[in-house]
Amino acid sequence: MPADRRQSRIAQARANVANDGNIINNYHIGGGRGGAGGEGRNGAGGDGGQGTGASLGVDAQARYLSMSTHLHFDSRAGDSHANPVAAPYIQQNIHHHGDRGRLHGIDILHHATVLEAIHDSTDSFMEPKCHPETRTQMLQDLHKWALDPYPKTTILWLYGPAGAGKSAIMRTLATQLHKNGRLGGCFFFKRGHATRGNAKTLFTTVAYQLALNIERLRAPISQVVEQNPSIVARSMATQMQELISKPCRAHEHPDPIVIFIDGLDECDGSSVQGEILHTIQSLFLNHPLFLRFMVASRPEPQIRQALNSSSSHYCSFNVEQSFHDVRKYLGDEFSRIHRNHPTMAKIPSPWPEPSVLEMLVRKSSGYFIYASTIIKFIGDENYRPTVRLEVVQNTNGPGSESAYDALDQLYMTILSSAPRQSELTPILGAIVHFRVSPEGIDRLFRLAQGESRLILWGLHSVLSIPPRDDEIRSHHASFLDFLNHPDRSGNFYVNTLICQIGLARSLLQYYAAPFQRHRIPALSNLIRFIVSLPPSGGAGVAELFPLIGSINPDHIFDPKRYEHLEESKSGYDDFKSIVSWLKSTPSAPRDIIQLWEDYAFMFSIETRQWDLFIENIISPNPGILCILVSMGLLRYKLWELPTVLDRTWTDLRITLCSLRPKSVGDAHMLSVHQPQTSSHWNTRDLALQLIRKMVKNHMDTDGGVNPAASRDALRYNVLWPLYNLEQAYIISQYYLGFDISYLVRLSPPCPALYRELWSIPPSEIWSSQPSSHKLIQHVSKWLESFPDPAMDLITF
Ligand SMILES: Nc1ncnc2c1ncn2[C@@H]1O[C@H](COP(=O)(O)OP(=O)(O)OP(=O)(O)O)[C@@H](O)[C@H]1O
Repeated sequence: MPADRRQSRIAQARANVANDGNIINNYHIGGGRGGAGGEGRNGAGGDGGQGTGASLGVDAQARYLSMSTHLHFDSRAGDSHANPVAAPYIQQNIHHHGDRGRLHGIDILHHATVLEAIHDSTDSFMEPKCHPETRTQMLQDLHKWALDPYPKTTILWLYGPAGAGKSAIMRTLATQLHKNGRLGGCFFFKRGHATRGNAKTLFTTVAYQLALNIERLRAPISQVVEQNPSIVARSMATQMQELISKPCRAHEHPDPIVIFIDGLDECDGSSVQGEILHTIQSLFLNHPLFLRFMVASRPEPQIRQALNSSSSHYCSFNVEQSFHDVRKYLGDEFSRIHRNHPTMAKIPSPWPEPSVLEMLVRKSSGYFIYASTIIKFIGDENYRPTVRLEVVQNTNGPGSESAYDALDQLYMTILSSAPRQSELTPILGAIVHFRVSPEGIDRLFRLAQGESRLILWGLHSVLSIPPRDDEIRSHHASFLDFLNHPDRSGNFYVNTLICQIGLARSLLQYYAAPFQRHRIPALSNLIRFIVSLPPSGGAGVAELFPLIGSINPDHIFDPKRYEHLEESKSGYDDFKSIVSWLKSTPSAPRDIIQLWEDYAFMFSIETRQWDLFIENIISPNPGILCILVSMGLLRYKLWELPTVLDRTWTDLRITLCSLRPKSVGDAHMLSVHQPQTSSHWNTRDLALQLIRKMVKNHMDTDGGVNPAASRDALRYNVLWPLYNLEQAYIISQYYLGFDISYLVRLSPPCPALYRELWSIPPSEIWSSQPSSHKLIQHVSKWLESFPDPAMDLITF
């Protein structure tokens, strides 16, 4: 049953992140080993993650190791088949040297080695490797770096999102370099694994492999351990120094030798991860050495920080998406299934059809985890591949959740290990439904600045979280599918009605507040989101009505929303859709519906129906004419009118909507007649109003010294944030100058207006050249229209 499945998956994910050292991470295809204790290869094996000596004091451990060395020596041959790396060397020494004493060091080291962490350990056939002809360029580039005798940096960080294919690349490359004799050693971490999930034996495992792989290092490394067996339980820094640095410096190798550390983020403890990096970096400080370290991890911020905090340089390599490689992999794997599966004999080629293959490639987002998950599902011998392919194609259909078991386990484990889960789901909802930046999320949920980055700290492997105020994206489309599917994402499902209402409420509260130009979901997207809520959503939906009624019209008529024609069309659709959604919602209050119908009408004036309007007004009152002149003649945007005309939105709405036809967009319903002759007088009145405004701005700001006192300046500053307040003030006065000049020119001769013009301070006239030029030009022309023009004055 889906509910059961969900619960068990959640429980499993929880168990995976439980901090008890016994956790399992089995999303890797083929399942993981690990689990409680018993897998441990080293001396203290089976103790649930306590590698050699972790629980013993150093001296006690040294004694223990020394004892176990003797005990184990005689059983070496029996043990060697489980240790393919060590066996040849040990047997060779037994037969040819017959000198048991010389084996002590390496034998002790062997006990402090996690053989499972090596690239070709016995169970590594289950671990990911690159499919033939995939990642070819990347492998070539990495190969080149690894073997470059004079690389710019000796540490390479290979990073990429969860399931990108880092481990596959590391294992494939390690195998190649091993063949060339250039592999120093490897450690493949595995989250939650008893011995591979921590760093207790990291450097002893590496030193052990160095001793086996590089002949000239065998004796020196062995001697170090022999002389000081407690070294296997010493700090990372000491082990690095004694087991790796000193022997390597004393016995230089002519060719570069590479050490691979994969899945650093899977090593228990972020401070330990940092310590590993610092230990590696310290190896190279001021000393060139033939060793190279290739470290792979998810792009976790703490790892990036640790790398950047040292003066030692590193280069980084991003495991990017590759649609081409995924296509190749899927194509080959489908052919294999088609060829080998007993039920496929009669299915014509190509199977699946190219369009289906392409769809799957697209859904993979160019990463392998999705591709390998569905191949495992479709290729299952117990089912018909054709049926299973249909299940995969129909993402929301029955049984589809089981298609993504491995993928879902991966996502569950990542989400379940995030520290502040109750705060996570609403944020994930915002990411799924809107294009939001971390800063937008802070504003939206009223979090302290930077808080959402902290909440999302553990999700860098599934989300691309940009360093600046930019949009958060999912690395895989499949992660968004997962969050949108209740049976897959369980508690993290983002589309419960409660989550949706909560998200809508936060957004509406943001839009009810004073206008700010910030990167947060666009109002159109919010409207689309709201109208997608079920009208029968009961009390939850009803709770939104007052908020829908209090959206600040500054946002609604923000000109950025409809800069382009298509936007204005879709803006108009927004109004229509919200009005019809409100009407279809049984409990929607009448006045909210009316309000949005009014907004729709105002928007139609703003964007489409202006010309029709001015010709047809029968008996406009001065209020209406003032608005119409401002919008039509002076080209003010509706958005600017509250400031320009000193009117409230409610006032503007009531005035404008007194002309509203019975149904929006129906021109024939307008109350119409020819324009009145008094419009000249209105241009004069408006000119007077604007002159006073200009003068008032001047006085309020102490002659421009204090631009923050000008409402116009503040507004322009919001509209064009590139300008500072002082510039915004100058611009606002500049535009006023332009408008006044046109209005004066259109006005009949009028002594009052003439006198008012003299009240404009000369500094305002001269501060903006082009508009002052226009003003002077138009005023002198206007003076000529006086019945008895004073030529002296005009000349002046
Ligand atoms: N080049 C490839 N060819 C075929 N399969 C691949 C390739 N790369 C990755 N895969 C498959 O994709 C899955 C994820 O790969 P892998 O474990 O290497 O990713 P990762 O980046 O190391 O993931 P994580 O960050 O979770 O450790 C595995 O099942 C692996 O077999």
